[in-house]
Amino acid sequence: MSLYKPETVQCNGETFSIYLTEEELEERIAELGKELSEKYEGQNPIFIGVLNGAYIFLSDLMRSVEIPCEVDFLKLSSYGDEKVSSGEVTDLKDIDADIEGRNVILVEDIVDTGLSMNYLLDKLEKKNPESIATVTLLHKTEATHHEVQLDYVGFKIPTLFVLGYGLDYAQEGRNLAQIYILDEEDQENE
Ligand SMILES: O=P(O)(O)OC[C@H]1O[C@H](OP(=O)(O)OP(=O)(O)O)[C@H](O)[C@@H]1O
Ligand SMILES: Nc1nc2[nH]cnc2c(=O)[nH]1
Repeated sequence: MSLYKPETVQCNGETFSIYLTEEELEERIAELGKELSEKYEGQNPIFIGVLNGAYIFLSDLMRSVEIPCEVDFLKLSSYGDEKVSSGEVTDLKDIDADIEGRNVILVEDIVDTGLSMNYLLDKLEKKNPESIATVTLLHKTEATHHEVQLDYVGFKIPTLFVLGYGLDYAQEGRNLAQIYILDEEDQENE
């Protein structure tokens, strides 16, 4: 059970309000876990989580999957401490597993511009997996301008900055139990 779920959050002087509750997250993640369990029965898929943001989602998603599976992580960064993408992806850690011939499930917390997911798919395809499916908890549909393959999407969300459940603002807020959204007024005033 998670305890850190205030009504509003102040982070770096800006106000965020609840957007997705713990219950809504749990319910949708259970549905995704069920879909993946059915699709990957007998295939021992490997989940690849994208650090840092996806670590909480990946942990809950994997525990809602009821088939044998494995996990590995890679790490990249493109936002730094900002709310907008730098437009460049920095590779910080590669996976250790050999994924040649494996069924890969790539797990992101959020697809915004699509730059990171586009980059990741390119990078992992070069390692000759049998298949790659993508899962993202959140998709900012109207902000995505890079071509991306999205197979499983938790929630489609508007083009507003979000926080919590693994997602940070200048490294803060990852331990919030729910997803919070920047008040639209604050976003418009920037
Ligand atoms: O679709 P995009 O515009 O590329 O944005 C999505 C990326 O942004 C976040 O990573 P970030 O660079 O903030 O690193 P973090 O996960 O360590 O917070 C998130 O985890 C995705 O990887
Ligand atoms: N925390 C956070 N990270 C992001 N990376 C890309 N979009 C977002 C967002 O809205 N919030």
